[in-house]
Amino acid sequence: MGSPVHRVSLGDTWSRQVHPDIDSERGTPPFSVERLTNILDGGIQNTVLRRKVESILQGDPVFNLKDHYFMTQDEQYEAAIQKKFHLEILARHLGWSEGSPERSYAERALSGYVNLGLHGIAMNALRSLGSDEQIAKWGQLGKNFQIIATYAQTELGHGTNLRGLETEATYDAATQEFVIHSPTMTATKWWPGDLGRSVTHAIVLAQLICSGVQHGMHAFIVPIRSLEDHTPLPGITVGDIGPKMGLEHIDNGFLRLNHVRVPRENMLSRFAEVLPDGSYRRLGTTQSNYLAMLVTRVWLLLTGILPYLKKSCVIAVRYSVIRHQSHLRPSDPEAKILDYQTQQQKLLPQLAMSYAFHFLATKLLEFFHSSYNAILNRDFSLLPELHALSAGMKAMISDFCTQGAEICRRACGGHGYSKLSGLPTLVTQVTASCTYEGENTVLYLQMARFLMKSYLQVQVSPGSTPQKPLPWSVMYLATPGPSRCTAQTAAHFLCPDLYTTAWAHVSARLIKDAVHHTQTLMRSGVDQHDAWNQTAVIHLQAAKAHCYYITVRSFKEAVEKLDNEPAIQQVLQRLCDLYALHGILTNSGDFLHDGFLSGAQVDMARTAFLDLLPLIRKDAILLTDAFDFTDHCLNSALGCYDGHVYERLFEWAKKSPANTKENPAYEKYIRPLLQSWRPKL
Ligand SMILES: CCCCCCCCCC(=O)SCCNC(=O)CCNC(=O)[C@H](O)C(C)(C)COP(=O)(O)OP(=O)(O)OC[C@H]1O[C@@H](n2cnc3c(N)ncnc32)[C@H](O)[C@@H]1OP(=O)(O)O
Ligand SMILES: Cc1cc2nc3c(=O)[nH]c(=O)nc-3n(C[C@H](O)[C@H](O)[C@H](O)COP(=O)(O)OP(=O)(O)OC[C@H]3O[C@@H](n4cnc5c(N)ncnc54)[C@H](O)[C@@H]3O)c2cc1C
Repeated sequence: MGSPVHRVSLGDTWSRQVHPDIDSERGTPPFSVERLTNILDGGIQNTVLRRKVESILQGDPVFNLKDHYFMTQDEQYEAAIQKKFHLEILARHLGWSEGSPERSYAERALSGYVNLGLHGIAMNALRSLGSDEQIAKWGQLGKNFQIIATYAQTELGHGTNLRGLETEATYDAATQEFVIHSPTMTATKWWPGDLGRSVTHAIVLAQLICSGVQHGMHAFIVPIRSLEDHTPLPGITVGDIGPKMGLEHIDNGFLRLNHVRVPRENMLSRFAEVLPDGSYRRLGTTQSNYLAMLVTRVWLLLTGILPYLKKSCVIAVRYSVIRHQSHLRPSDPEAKILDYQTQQQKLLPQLAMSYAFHFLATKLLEFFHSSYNAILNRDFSLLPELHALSAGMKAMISDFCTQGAEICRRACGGHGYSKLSGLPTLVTQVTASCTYEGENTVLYLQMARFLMKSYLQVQVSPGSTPQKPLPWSVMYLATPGPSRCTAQTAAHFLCPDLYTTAWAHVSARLIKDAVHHTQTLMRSGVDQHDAWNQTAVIHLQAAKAHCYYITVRSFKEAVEKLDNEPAIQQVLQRLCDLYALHGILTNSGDFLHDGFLSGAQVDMARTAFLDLLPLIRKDAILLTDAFDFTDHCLNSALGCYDGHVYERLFEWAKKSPANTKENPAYEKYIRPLLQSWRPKL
């Protein structure tokens, strides 16, 4: 167990004692929660370091989050900037270097409460797309916050279709400058984070034009605000895009450029360069300048998307053992709502998914680290698979995390609708991730395109090994499994090989179906692009099944590696089973379609699923504790470690400005209205 001081951090009077309803859930743990935390952290030393960082932040009044939910948008923005810069100063003082684990732990603890996150994304873009000299120069300026940058790609008229971006960068050989220009209203950059009021520079993605020839999207470093007084520089129109669904602390902005000149050296030139005379040299592929997006997609999974689901699970599960409502049997006391099967069916698959995605994202990150340097050195052999996986996994993880966070919110009944629960903020924040860094449908279709190509590669040499080896993630397409599931009892569905094979079968069948539909249309004379569009829904379904299969497989493999931790292995095995079976049951039509599963087998899978619920339920609090989020970081009246939900909710509500300030509407409207009736009463 972590130290109670670390967990019970809010310092409220009642927090010194843990509520008996949650305390009893932690009574005799069948596995070491602490050890599971270490595994999730990637080692005990990481847990120790993370907690040290969190303790430092919790002790600092600038990082206090208590009034957050009562702040206006403007106040949230200012508080987020204050925290960001305070963190920066603290990090320098403590020697937490850029990219150090301490920095990422600090970001984890303060996620959702600091802004200028796009500065990090812009710096990653610089490191991916810049030459060594450019990285040395601009990286140093960025590191010291001598400049503050954003990544400005999306325009009012185009976000997905990058070839449709209208911002122009026209090379002027006479002055050796690029003229960056927004030729139309729809060319206005729209959405970049921190652009509205904060940044001094933008990495602007624009169509490069040299000697009248267009060369596609390239990245340019463009100063936009004065480093003296922060006013927009000549030719720049910049501002905030207005209120959004959430993320109030971030100033997403617009940017219009009117023939703004930047030196030739400001084009990021790892993969392409423009020589002084205006001749263009491509050093990579046409998609090389998309690398910055790929990097961000992978990075976001573990740090920017999954934590929203994990936190939602912690809050909803903890609340569900404190909340009593109605009776399981008339003579019993009121039941904890987590004891209702339907509540378990809502929350436990979300918990299982949090673990599944944790291991998946970790594996993807490992793959990314092992291929990124090769890509930077212009070996693009692993890029298609990395692109497909990062696109598909980003789409799946953000989709499911968004659905899951909302399920958790609704599972908390009325209190889940209160911002003080923390859940509405988590839901609106994670919802944004379905759109930013690539709209999810579009990203799934990128995965589908890769699957179609891989499938066709197998078909070239059916039965034999393909001439070009298949990438690891699609290797299963070359080795068809059984056409019928062999399960004869519910218990058989608790066999990881059985359900992994089932998922492989469904995924492979859907991919095959999608390709055959496309090919049939093409054979009937439909043009290739129309055929793709007319089968896109089927391809989308195939891509989703493939992503699910990969997740099941990576979870299974992660659990297998825990042989020396039998107790933890057992509890994670149950989560893995639940994740796989939940997917089978919610997509049962796909498994029944070709008779791979019979109706009777679906019933068996359902029995296995339902039998798992009470087993996981008894460990649910421990499994959420293992994520080791501090109360400070959760900032939830419902989700604190000590379980004192009602006291905290009441205490926090009393602090609302609505209760501490005079009601201006009373004098203006309520009183006159009430008094207008008085003579008649
Ligand atoms: C707390 C808050 C924190 C907030 C942080 C938020 C940060 C948000 C920052 C942003 O949102 S920045 C803006 C992000 N924008 C996007 O992600 C735009 C999405 N669009 C795309 O990624 C591409 O345009 C898209 C892949 C959809 C299509 O591009 P194309 O039309 O040029 O590609 P096409 O589909 O024709 O594919 C051509 C080839 O390129 C390949 N390709 C596409 N993208 C690639 C890529 N990234 N890397 C490698 N290859 C790629 C693709 O697989 C294919 O290979 P094959 O020809 O071999 O089949
Ligand atoms: C909170 C937030 C922060 C952001 N931050 C940044 C940032 O810092 N920098 C930046 O540059 N951008 C940023 N963006 C922009 C974001 O990256 C884009 O909004 C995103 O890439 C989607 O593009 P779009 O808005 O053009 O959507 P569209 O592409 O117009 O999508 C609209 C609909 O059309 C469908 N569609 C589009 N194309 C296709 C297709 N080819 N096939 C099938 N369906 C299609 C989509 O599936 C979707 O249903 C941010 C956005 C948000 C919401």
